[in-house]
Amino acid sequence: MASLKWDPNTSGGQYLEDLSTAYWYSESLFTALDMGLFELLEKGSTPLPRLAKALNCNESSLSRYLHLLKTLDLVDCYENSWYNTTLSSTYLIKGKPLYQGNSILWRRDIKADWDTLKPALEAGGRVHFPPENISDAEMDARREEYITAMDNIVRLKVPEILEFFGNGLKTGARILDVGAGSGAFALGFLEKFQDSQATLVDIRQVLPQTRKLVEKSPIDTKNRVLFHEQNILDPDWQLEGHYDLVILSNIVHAYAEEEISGILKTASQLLSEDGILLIHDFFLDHWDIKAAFSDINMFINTYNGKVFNSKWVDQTLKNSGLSTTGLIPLQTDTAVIFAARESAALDSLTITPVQKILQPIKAIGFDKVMPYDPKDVVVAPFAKNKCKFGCRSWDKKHCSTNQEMSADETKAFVNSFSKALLLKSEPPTGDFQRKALRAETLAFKAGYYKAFVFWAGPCSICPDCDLTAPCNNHAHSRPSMEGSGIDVFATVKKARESLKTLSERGEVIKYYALLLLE
Ligand SMILES: C[S@@+](CC[C@H](N)C(=O)[O-])C[C@H]1O[C@@H](n2cnc3c(N)ncnc32)[C@H](O)[C@@H]1O
Repeated sequence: MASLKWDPNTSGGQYLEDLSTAYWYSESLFTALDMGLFELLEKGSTPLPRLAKALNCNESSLSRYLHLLKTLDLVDCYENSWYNTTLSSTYLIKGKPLYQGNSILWRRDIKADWDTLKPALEAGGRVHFPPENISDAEMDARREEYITAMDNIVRLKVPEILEFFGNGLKTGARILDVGAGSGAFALGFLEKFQDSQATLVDIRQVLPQTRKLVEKSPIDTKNRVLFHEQNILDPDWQLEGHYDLVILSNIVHAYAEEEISGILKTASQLLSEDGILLIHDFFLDHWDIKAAFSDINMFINTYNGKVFNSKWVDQTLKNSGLSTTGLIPLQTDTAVIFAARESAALDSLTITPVQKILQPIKAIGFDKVMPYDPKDVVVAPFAKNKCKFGCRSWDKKHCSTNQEMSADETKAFVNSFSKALLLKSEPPTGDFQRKALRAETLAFKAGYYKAFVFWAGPCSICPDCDLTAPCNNHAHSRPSMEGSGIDVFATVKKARESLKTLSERGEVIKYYALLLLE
């Protein structure tokens, strides 16, 4: 599948075609799930005629559809028998721990809301509401679908988030899960920290569903879970004592600034002296396309929900007297921010220095900041020669830094680092290089004392550089990747980035820098 984030070095027309047919992807998935195809294949690989009979489908039509699903990696075929791929077997079979079916079909069910985007934009808010005559039973069923959809998603996130608690929680820790939904978030902690206990807060209409799901859970929750009915928009949540961990997962996007400031303030008051507030959510400055979609999803579907920039959330937490970690990206479309009354409490979390600097470096103004293994850097003999024989700047002052390391020295130097970040941005060259230097300084201050950046292009950091005079700013000059012998095309390809040779003036130029860390 072509990427749904446009790469300016690829065809714009193809990108638009892919955008307009994006719903073909979802429809194909919805239909297979609805038909129970994956459940059927999970019983064993099945020849087409048997499959067509079981699904009540025309054999040749089904064969074409299966071919499509094969291209989507959802099924596979061997000797005319069809079977589930590992992907489908892991995520699309009811009862499996990572089952995503409820979440996927919930997405299908909110399609009708998306049809109201234009009228909502004209009205300045939501225009699609449940019918007035909807019965309580139907509303309950709908809430259950929603809560189980949230449950599917949060189960994917919890294992990664638990890793931040590698040093454990204190004995007998009290956990408060605010807007708990299915309770899956808190249950993940109860499973890992056997002597902890949790209070699950939600509204009156949802709490019975929460209780039902928690009671079904295989985790030992006996005497460890309290259910607390509370509207968290009230300033007092009627809770006794303080909590060692307060969780707000997918709550910050549920309301606008005023309500969220109030919720964060109340949550912060419930923290114990060394307690930790965990915010898990979408942020506009993490996984930007999905965050922007989620923002519009909130706009269409809620009274005033919205997705925030992490900076706003961070500042609001600080306004409540808390110290924060800033945004820590997850490997998927959401991120976390941790906060505490005392900054020392945050030291108990297992956050790697790289995780801490990813967002601050991106905030310098890079489009992308990608962890990169220095062993993947490709040094090739052609690169230096391409500079030497193909560029007017080779023997000029602003490329002199490139001559200070031979290709072999570059290779040995890069290999002496165990970590790196690939930074992506665009011209002007001087701006890009100044940003690269700021990234290097930020990494240095974060403790990476050997931090070193290779940038792109001839040195352009001094806007008024006299090319005929000796350099008086050598401290700020760095070699370029290409001028040091690095094959930039091959190197970025290993991070699934693409570069192509430009054929016309005005084509978009991409710049990459390599920030080595140790
Ligand atoms: C998007 S779900 C998140 C559920 C869960 N925390 C998760 O991450 O899966 C939002 C939850 O907040 C609850 N909620 C929304 N507004 C609330 C309010 N004013 N008071 C209490 N709970 C609320 C909803 O009922 C729902 O269970």
